[in-house]
Amino acid sequence: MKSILFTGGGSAGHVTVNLALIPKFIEDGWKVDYIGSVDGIERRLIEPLEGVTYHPIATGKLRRYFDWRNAKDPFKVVKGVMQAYRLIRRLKPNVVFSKGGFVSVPVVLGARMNKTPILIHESDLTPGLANRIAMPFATGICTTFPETSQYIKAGSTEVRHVGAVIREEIRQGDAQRGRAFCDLNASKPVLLIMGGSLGARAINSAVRAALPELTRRFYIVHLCGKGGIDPSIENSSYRQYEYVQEQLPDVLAMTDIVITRAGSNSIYEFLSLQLPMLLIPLSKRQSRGDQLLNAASFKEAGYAQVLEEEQLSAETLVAEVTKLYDERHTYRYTMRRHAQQDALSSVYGWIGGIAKP
Ligand SMILES: CC(=O)N[C@H]1[C@@H](OP(=O)(O)OP(=O)(O)OC[C@H]2O[C@@H](n3ccc(=O)[nH]c3=O)[C@H](O)[C@@H]2O)O[C@H](CO)[C@@H](O)[C@@H]1O
Repeated sequence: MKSILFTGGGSAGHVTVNLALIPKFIEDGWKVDYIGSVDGIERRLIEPLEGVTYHPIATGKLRRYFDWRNAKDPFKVVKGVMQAYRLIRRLKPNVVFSKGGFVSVPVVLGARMNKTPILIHESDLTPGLANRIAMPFATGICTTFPETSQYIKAGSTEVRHVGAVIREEIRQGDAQRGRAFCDLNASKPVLLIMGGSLGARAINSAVRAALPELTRRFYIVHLCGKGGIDPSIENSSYRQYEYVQEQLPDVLAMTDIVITRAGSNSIYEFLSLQLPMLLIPLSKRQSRGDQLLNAASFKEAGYAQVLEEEQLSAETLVAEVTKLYDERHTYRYTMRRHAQQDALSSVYGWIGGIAKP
């Protein structure tokens, strides 16, 4: 029996592609293991899956800012590498698939020490820190955006632009089920707000300040992230959830337009469903600036409007949403012409191709 080891975590964005691939490997009779962190979102999303064994290891976060924990973390990373090395030596996977996030670095190093072939996947336009560290040890690198290869240092590792790997169920939603889940009837268009898997405080407060205006025209479904719910709001056209998992495809099926961060997986999911989007990317102050580039690429292609967080207020939000809704047909037309690559099959095939016999 062939066996594959997945890794990746820290945010849902680093797990989504794995969630899309895992069922295919299980279906084809592979043994599937996953190395993630002790308390990251990946544990919550992966551990309950049937057919996957989850192995938690120690992780040190690679922070770009000063924090006393930075002094302790190198020791955790070394511990994580030793744990990953031993696990891989015992599990003997034929191949490792790494989605990035800080938990993936020790796994890639441990796999390299065990001479296990490694395929890396990058969702964002520019590679994240964990993937940049891991790339020299990989057999191949899959990219989502066509522009990404120019940000990867030439070396012996093969880079392929495979496109966005999208979970099959994303396109299998049902609008009626979505409306029943949210308890909304069909009398107004639906505006979905998704502040990234970790929520977005700035977006949440701007939306709430604009609520009276926005709900005059729309039903609002607000995915506000952990701890983001405001129980004091009473508005019959407003529904709030921290995070929606199995019902997300149904919610997407009833959605007309979206306000979102510019996380790569989310925006490609919306593109695949031709949902016009207003992107409010994380700024350079809050991140390495990858979402600004993701957003600029989508704006350039005509798939999205962009509102920078510095300009975000209740007034600008209402103005941008109104414009987006009025121009929705143009956006949909442009998005329909986006050629969808079958990234899921390409990645699946490539993994099979590099797996040790
Ligand atoms: C703060 C941060 O570090 N953000 C990064 C993180 O974002 P984040 O984790 O938000 O990642 P993405 O937007 O790429 O993906 C979020 C995933 O979670 C799913 N989802 C979200 C909300 C919900 O209620 N239910 C649900 O299922 C979405 O459908 C999507 O598949 O990874 C992305 C991909 O590397 C990066 O582009 C982002 O910059």
